[in-house]
Amino acid sequence: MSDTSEKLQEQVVLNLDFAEVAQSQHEAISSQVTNNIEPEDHSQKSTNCTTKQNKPEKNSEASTSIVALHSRHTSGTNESNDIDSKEEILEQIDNGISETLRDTAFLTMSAILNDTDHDALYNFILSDERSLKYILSGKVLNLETELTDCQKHNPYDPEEIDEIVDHVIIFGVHFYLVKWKNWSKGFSTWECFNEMRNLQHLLGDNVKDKTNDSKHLKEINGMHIILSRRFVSKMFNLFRTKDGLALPTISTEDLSGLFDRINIGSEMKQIPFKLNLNSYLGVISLNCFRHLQLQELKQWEITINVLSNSYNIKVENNKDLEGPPNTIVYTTRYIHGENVNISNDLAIGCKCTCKNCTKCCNDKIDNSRPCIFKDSSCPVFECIKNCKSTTDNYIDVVQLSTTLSISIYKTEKCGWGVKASRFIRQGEFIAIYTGKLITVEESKTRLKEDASLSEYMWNLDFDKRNYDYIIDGSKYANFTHFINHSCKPNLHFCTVWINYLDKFIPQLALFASRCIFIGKQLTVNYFLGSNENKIMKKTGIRCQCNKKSCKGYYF
Ligand SMILES: C[S@@+](CC[C@H](N)C(=O)[O-])C[C@H]1O[C@@H](n2cnc3c(N)ncnc32)[C@H](O)[C@@H]1O
Repeated sequence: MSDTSEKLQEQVVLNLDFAEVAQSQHEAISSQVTNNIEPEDHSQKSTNCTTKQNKPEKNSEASTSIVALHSRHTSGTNESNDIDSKEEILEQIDNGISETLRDTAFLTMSAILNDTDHDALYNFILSDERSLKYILSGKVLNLETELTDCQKHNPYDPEEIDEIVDHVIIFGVHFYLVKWKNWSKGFSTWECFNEMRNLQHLLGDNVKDKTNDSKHLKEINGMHIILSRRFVSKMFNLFRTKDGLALPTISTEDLSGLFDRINIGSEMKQIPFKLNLNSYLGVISLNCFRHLQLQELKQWEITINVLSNSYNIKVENNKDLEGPPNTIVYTTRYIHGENVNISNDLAIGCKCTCKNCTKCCNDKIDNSRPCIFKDSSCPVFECIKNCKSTTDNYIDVVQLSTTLSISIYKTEKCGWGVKASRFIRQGEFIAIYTGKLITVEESKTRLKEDASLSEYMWNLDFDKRNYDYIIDGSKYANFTHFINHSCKPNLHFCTVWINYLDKFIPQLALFASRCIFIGKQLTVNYFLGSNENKIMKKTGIRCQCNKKSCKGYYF
């Protein structure tokens, strides 16, 4: 997202924001689309104005990630002839677009399309002169959107803004990715400059300079598609099935038929056809984006499965168009940070070969507690390579490879989460929480820079008091990175010593604290301290675990 100008090169806008078209119209259109029936007149239903997708809503729809779709305009033959008129049209659009865009939250796709990736209909839009003209003429844009009083008087409180993380210009309109105080990065939202006008000191001088810089407009010459978050969300809700999504399909004949009709008859008569055309274009684009999204999700799924040995991990997003959460470096073991020196010596190992021994390796560490891995309060000592144990008394719950099937999926309100894809027994080992092994000092430095990292940091406190090291799972991590918080969790952590016999470096293993049925989300308690509700209410993050016993906030 950093090099905006490059991204906007060779792009024009196809604004498919028809959020103002009522849901009933989608339903009607969808059924017409799938059944190939002539569309009805829906003009009466299209008068609602675009609702402001305001600053969070932090708890719903997760993050409003804006990611740019780059696609090369492939019409070829008439591109050079069109340049002047396109620029004219773009100018016209730009005159009105800042008014329009400021009330719409946008979600655009992250993908660099090469020609072969387009589906036939998408290619049709790109190559068909009529569709292109229609799109370019900006008729899809609702330039007359009236702001409600509430929308007019809704300046952002600078105090709530933690950081402006990124900045893009779409048709001369500035969008800022805002990280909100006390909200993790996952809830950062894109906001329009108009809304942020009073906060120029936060936006920085270079951003102010760009605001009046009309040369950015000239860089737009291609196809840039923007789907409103609201539209995507509506479509996903409408067409979600038990196994995923079944978006409707549209044929080139449907589209041609509509193009044939949009300029026939009085202005009034043309309206319903234009509205339906908007919907069709939206659906076609959505199908194309969905196709790309599924490819990306699959690709990441394959990568992490290769790295995860015996785990069977699915990656699903049936909530929105976000691609895989591949910002982490997937690792199934600890990565050692700077100043963490670990001896690889495995000098000791238990000599005991008796059956049902409960001590074994326990004896070798200055600790006589028995090994009860179902109880979170007790540490587990597993046998190591040097142990003489036989298969009868070898303790290797965590080392034994598990055949767990889980899914990393987009949840309703908490971003990505993890759910069970098979029944999980109480006490079953789930996974090691992996990440970078850092010193306590290092963690303090990191937290000073970014307090939200605390959600990914776990102390290696084998007795809840003493610890020298922290596991930071924010960058290097396995699927446990995506496990969300619940006030009534179904997983608990357990410290397990395997090959590192340094008592300060146990493995943090997650076990099921009760039976977990297929489809249920796996959760832990991020905040183990109990009587700090008052502090949490002031500084904490609103909890969305939906449990009766929910404390309302965590951290
Ligand atoms: C360790 S991450 C978990 C993975 C995360 N959901 C994601 O999409 O990457 C913690 C973040 O998940 C979200 N989260 C986890 N549990 C939550 C809860 N109970 N209520 C609200 N948000 C939650 C918050 O955004 C939090 O900052």
